[in-house]
Amino acid sequence: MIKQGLVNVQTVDSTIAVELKYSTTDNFVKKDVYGDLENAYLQPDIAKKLAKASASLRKAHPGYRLLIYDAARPNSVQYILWDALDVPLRQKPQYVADPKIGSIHNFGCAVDLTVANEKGAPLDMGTPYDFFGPLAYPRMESQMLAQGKLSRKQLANRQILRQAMTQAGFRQNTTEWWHYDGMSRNSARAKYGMIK
Ligand SMILES: C[C@@H](N)C(=O)N[C@H](C)C(=O)O
Ligand SMILES: [Zn+2]
Repeated sequence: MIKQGLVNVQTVDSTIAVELKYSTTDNFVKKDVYGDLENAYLQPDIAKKLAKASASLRKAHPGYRLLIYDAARPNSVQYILWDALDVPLRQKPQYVADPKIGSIHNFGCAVDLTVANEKGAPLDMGTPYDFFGPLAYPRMESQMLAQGKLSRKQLANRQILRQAMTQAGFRQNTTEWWHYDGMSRNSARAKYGMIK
């Protein structure tokens, strides 16, 4: 990653916590698909943007910090995630980007993350990471709230993350509360090479 120009996010902002889920068996594939990739890498401009989000979060909520679940992801792993996702083919791109096109993660320009409290515990966002269904959709939050499936507290927790991230210039995904893009796929492709 370093050879391709990416930076270890924690060298840019040491207050950001990292727990790469795909480097553990606690993920939807139930396998460590990252091997010795244990650090969160991003393109330098995206890492800088994330440090801005981190500062804004800590100013608004002293004691809270960002907790990264995934950052730069090799395209070879994108194929593994795509194949492992157990939903009908036409629904797959809502949850895992088509590896033939490439995920924004594959260019080091997207990040999956949450907010951790003073004790380092993740806030309750209403679903776990990589919960693939409407309860995790930012675009369905008002309905989920009205139906009593999402609590006001869970929604407020998502908004804490969203406020920090969007203020720093990240774009929220419509089907995953944890996924944020630092730039569009076309811009990422034009500016950076794909991480194979
Ligand atoms: C698989 C999930 N964590 C994720 O990042 N999904 C988006 C859509 C992606 O693969 O780019
Ligand atoms: Zn993601």
